Amino acid sequence: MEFNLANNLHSLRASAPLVHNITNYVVMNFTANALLAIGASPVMSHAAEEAEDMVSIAGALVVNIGTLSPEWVKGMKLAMRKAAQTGRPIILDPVGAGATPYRNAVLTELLETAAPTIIRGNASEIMALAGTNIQTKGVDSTASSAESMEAAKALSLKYGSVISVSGETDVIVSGTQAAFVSGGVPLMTKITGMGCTASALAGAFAAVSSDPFHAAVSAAAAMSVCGELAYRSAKLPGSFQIAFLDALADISPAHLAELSKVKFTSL
Ligand SMILES: Nc1ncnc2c1ncn2[C@@H]1O[C@H](COP(=O)(O)OP(=O)(O)O)[C@@H](O)[C@H]1O
Ligand SMILES: Cc1ncsc1CCOP(=O)(O)O
Ligand SMILES: [Mg+2]
Repeated sequence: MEFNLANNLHSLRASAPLVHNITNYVVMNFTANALLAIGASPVMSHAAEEAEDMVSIAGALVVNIGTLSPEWVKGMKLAMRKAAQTGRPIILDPVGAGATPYRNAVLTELLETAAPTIIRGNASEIMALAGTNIQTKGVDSTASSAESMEAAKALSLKYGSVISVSGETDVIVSGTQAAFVSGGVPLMTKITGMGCTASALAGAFAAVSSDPFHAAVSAAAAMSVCGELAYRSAKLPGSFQIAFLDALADISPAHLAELSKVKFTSL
């Protein structure tokens, strides 16, 4: 199937999929607003008691381990198992992978529970997940996406997942195919939750697409283009956040496709 970014955004807006997010306290509000702005319908819910019911009415599940605790992990596992059983895409954001042994142990448990459709993280998180000996600086990357290529490929083959690594250039790997998405602005690293937003948008695109590789590329391209558009009017972090949400809401499918910088290759 040919990659068609304009169609992918059009489909997202036409069906406004419900995206079930089990995500961290830091970014809940921003990512819910980003999902609404692009045209999806967010719900943030982490209680184990309703995890299976909630995922059963959603188009995709986004699991983000940013502010973990054992009670939340129970909900994550129940939701992931149910999503896998019912054929719903699962997006895993391994926030802070490689920062502490607890995070690494929880990620191992989650990956044993169900293979994610898409894993979206920064370069150190993806390298840590693949077993590279790397220390993530809390939630921030200490490596570039280019350095994570081998790790991304290994992870993709191991779990059958699409691996989306963010950075100056986003690298998306699915088996032996890869895409490079350039653009965006460095200011995006100075706002908390930009990576989490990339993962949430991957959930929205995956909910309306039969091709998770194209969904991950679409999300990365939407992030980069809207980051650039926001920077035209907002050069400081506070106003940039708002301008970014406005860009997500304002961009037309055709304009997104026109401004995106995506290159496909085989590995
Ligand atoms: N140096 C950069 N230049 C342009 N865009 C960037 C840069 N670094 C990150 N981005 C963009 O910012 C978003 C968040 O990426 P990143 O900071 O790697 O994630 P995280 O917040 O999970 O660490 C992505 O859309 C990515 O493309
Ligand atoms: C700062 C912080 N601490 C725990 S989760 C979180 C948010 C991380 O968001 P992102 O990975 O999108 O920068
Ligand atoms: Mg992150």
